[in-house]
Amino acid sequence: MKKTIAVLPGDGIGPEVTDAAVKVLQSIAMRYGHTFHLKHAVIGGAAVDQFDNPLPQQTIDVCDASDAILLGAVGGTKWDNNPAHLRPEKGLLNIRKHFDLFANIRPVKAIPALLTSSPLKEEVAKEVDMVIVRELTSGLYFGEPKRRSEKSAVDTLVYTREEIERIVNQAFEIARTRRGKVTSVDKANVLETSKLWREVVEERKAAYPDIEVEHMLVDSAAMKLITNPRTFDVVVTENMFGDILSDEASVITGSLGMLPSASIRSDGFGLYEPVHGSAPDIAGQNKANPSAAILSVAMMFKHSFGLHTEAAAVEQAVMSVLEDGYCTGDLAGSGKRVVSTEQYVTKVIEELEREFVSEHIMYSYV
Ligand SMILES: NC(=O)c1ccc[n+]([C@@H]2O[C@H](COP(=O)([O-])OP(=O)(O)OC[C@H]3O[C@@H](n4cnc5c(N)ncnc54)[C@H](O)[C@@H]3O)[C@@H](O)[C@H]2O)c1
Ligand SMILES: CC(C)[C@H](C(=O)O)[C@@H](O)C(=O)O
Ligand SMILES: [Mg+2]
Repeated sequence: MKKTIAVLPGDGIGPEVTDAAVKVLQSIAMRYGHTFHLKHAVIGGAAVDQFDNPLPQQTIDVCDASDAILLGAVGGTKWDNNPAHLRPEKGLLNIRKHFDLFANIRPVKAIPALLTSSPLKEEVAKEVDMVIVRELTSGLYFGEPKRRSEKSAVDTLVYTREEIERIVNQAFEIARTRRGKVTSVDKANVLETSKLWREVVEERKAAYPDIEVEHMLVDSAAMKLITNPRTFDVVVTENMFGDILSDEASVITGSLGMLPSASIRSDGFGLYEPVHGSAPDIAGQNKANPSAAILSVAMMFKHSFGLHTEAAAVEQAVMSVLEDGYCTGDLAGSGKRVVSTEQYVTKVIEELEREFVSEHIMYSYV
C-alpha cells in the first residue's frame, strides 16, 4: 500500500512522541512492504514562530495532499500571553474545523500490565473498555459571539440539530461494533443545548433498536467514570465535556500518556494524535511516554487505511513492552523498569521486528 501522511510534530513533547510514532511507521512499512511517504509541516507555537500563524497555508496544503495526518501536540508557556489568533491551540482548533473532523474517538482501555500504576483500585480499573466519542468542531470552542472586554467575557455554546445528529449516529455505529451500549452525557437539567442533544439522541435511537441508550448528567458521569468505569461502553458527548472527561478517564489506564485519538470526517479522512498536550514540564528531557502517539498510528492504520493486522501488531508490541515491565517515568512504580522515550521506542521496534501477529489478536483498540 502507498500512502502519504502529513506529520505535524508541534511543540513541547510533540516532536519527541511524533519521532517515536514515525519510527513505528517506518518499521511497519519495512515489515509489511508498504510505502509511507511522510511530509513534515509546522503547526502551533512552532508555526507562530516561523510564519506568525498557528496553522499556515503551507501546512493546510501538505495535509490536503495527504491521506492522513499525524499530529504531536501544541502549546507552551512561551505563547501563553499571545492574542487568541496567535495561540498554538488556535492552530489545532483551526485544523479540526478546516477539515471538518467532527468525530473525536478516544478509546480508554485498562491495560493489564499497568493496573498497579493507576491510582484507582485494581478491582475498579480492571477490564475497563470504553470509547469516548467527543464532538470536535462545534460547541463552546467555536460558538459566536466570542469576545472579551475589560469588564466581561463571552463564549457561546451553540449546537445545531445536524451537528448533534452526525456525532450521535457515529456513536451508535461504533456501539454496534462493540457491546451495544451508548451513554449520552449532557447537562440537560440546565443547558438548552443539552436539552436539544437529549432530544436528538432519543430520535436517533429509533434507528438503532439494538443499542441500549442511557442519558447521564456530566457531573454524575465524572463521578461514575472513576467509581464504576466498567459501566461505560460508548460515551457520546459535546466538545468541552468530552475534553474534560477524557483526561479524567486516562487515570484508569495509569497515565495520560497512554491515550490515543482519532479525529475523523464523514469520508474517513482523519487526524491522529495523542489526547495529551505538549507537557512543557518534561519537554526536551527524553522522558515523555510515546505510547499515545504510537497507538494513534494504530488507529490511523485501522480507521484511514484498513490495515487491521498492522494495527494489531503495533498495539501488541506496546503491550508486550509494558508486560516486560518497561515504562517511561509517568508510569514508574514497584516492579517497573523506567526507561527514556528513545529506549522505550527501541523496545517497541524490537517487538515489532520479532513478532508475527496471528489471527489471534490479543489486544485491540477501536
Ligand atoms: N492536543 C494538544 O495539542 C493539547 C492537548 C492538551 C493540552 N495542550 C496544551 O499543552 C500545554 C500543556 O498543557 P497541560 O500541562 O495542561 O496538559 P498536558 O497534557 O500537556 O500535561 C498534563 C500532565 O501530564 C503529563 N503528561 C502529558 N503527556 C505525557 C506523556 N506523553 N508522557 C508523560 N507525561 C505526560 C505532563 O507532564 C503534565 O504533568 C498547554 O499549552 C495546552 O494548551 C495541547
Ligand atoms: C489544546 C486544546 C485546544 C485541546 C482541546 O481542548 O480540544 C486539547 O485539550 C485536546 O484534548 O485535544
Ligand atoms: Mg484535552
